[in-house]
Amino acid sequence: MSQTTLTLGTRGSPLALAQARMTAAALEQAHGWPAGSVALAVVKTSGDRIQDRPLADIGGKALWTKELDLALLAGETHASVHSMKDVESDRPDTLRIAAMLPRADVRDRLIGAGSVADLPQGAVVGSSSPRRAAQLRRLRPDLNVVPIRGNVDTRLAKRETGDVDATLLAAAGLDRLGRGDVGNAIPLDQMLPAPAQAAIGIECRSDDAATAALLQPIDHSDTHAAVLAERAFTLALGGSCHSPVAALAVIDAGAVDLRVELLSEDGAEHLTQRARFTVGDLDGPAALGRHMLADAPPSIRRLFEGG
Ligand SMILES: NCc1[nH]cc(CCC(=O)O)c1CC(=O)O
Repeated sequence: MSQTTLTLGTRGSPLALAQARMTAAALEQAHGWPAGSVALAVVKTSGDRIQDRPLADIGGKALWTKELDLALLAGETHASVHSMKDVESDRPDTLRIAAMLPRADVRDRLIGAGSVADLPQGAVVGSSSPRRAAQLRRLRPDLNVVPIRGNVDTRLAKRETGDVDATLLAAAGLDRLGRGDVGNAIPLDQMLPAPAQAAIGIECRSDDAATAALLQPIDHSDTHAAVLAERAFTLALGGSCHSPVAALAVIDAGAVDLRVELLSEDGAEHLTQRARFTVGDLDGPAALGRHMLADAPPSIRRLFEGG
């Protein structure tokens, strides 16, 4: 047995484990450590335990991180591996995202039809994401979007057994699970992703400079800068996971190209903006968020209040 150099906390879902293994392999490779030097500690989160209610109703994104944070702060792990999409924008000062892996395919995939336009009239689409539901309703007001929970395999099974006609999943998750064959990518001009979709973040204690230094070599700076811009925009909105918001930043010619969308629940109202910012400027994206919200119709603004 090789000696453990670092212990990474992870959730136990197949996707979380795949992402934690990718992170471990990236660290071993970057440092020339023997395979197995980076250990995984599986931590069960409230989000994993509670499967019968929509996440937005029972406490939101903190349910995916709380137990991982406690293990990290207690010194049981050196770092936690997260899907950045599931990490609230407002993190405790005691923790910091020290690295992000290169971002994967940011798009959503539709499973059950070749395209959104191809879905039959009145089709039942399973999604508990307020963003995906609102975006679908905007494109196709006839669709019946119903809640669906569970991990990727559970959701695919619910479609196969006919509980729903179609469902949506992030391309990144499907690809990382070796299910790149499943579904059809929805073009970005039809469906902009959730803020931080397809990005994996590795978080350590703010006071643990030694671990931060070990994580630094696997940090992908373009992904990190893009996701920070998306999160600055989202944080300024003050929303929650009830809030239909999409954001995608791309580093282009040395600048951040940020596209964003806010929607009403029924998709009847939607606001989009596209703006360029200097890399590392988080005040610009935040100001964009505040201004959009100030000008938004009440059907959108109320979804971001008290989040
Ligand atoms: N909310 C669950 C979740 N968190 C991250 C991913 C996919 C991978 C990613 O976006 O990084 C998924 C599943 C999905 O939305 O299809």
